Amino acid sequence: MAPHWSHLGPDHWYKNYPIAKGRRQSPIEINNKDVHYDRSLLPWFASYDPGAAKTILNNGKTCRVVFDDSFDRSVLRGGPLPGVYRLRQLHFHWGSSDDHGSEHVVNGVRYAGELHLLHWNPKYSNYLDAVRRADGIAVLAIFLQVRKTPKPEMKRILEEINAIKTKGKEAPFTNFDPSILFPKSHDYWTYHGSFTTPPCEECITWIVLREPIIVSSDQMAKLRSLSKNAENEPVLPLVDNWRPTQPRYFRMVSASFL
Ligand SMILES: COc1ccc(C[C@H]2SC(=S)NC2=O)c(OC)c1
Ligand SMILES: [Zn+2]
Repeated sequence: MAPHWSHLGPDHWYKNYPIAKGRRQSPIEINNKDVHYDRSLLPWFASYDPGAAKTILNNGKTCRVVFDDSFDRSVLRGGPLPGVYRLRQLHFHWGSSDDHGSEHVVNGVRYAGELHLLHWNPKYSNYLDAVRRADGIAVLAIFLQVRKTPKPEMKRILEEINAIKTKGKEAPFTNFDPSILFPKSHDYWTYHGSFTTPPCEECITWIVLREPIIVSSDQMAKLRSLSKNAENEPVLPLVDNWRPTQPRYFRMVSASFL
């Protein structure tokens, strides 16, 4: 059963999730004029165990890879984070064409897509407790930029798409270290925000990488070949699963680079 909010657009979410109109919502526009360079920001580090990868699934909203997060097996640390955060899952946001699809927008630039690697703070007893805490979740966000050259490291994920075409489909997905997807530069912006879908909890320390990863138009088309409907239901293409940018209000966006 699709989440009951899924048929209503983002402007309606606040009716069931008042926090959707909160002061710390995501995504936001990142504009140089509002960004503050913070030279005290540390570099971030991901130490992921390829053996932690478990399955890939289509939940009708995105393509998600889930990882074993029963101990500090694959972790993100450093940057703005107070300690290690456990990798729980990664997923994507994309558009109906290459000229849009990312959630964050940088100096007016929309990218074709955005990869989210979602981690939770193990100082809390479990993930669901962490989503209720301001420092509970850390998301590493990486833009997908379309150029002529495909990103070979995306092949593994895109090869599985045929096995998870419709909502609810899941396939084993093992021996995968997501850090092979990272761009060269670790430069990032960071700010406090929220989940970009209901329940829109304001529990996320965002780490948004400045350097996009380059994918091909065919690779984006592969993501767009996913369906949001279940098998033997009318075909509904899974596209435009991004939330529009939200007001920044009085939040500081810090940059790790000048
Ligand atoms: C409370 O549980 C949730 C709620 C929403 C999402 C998905 C959202 S959050 C994000 S960032 N991007 C997305 O698409 C979850 O993803 C793990 C988990
Ligand atoms: Zn996301």
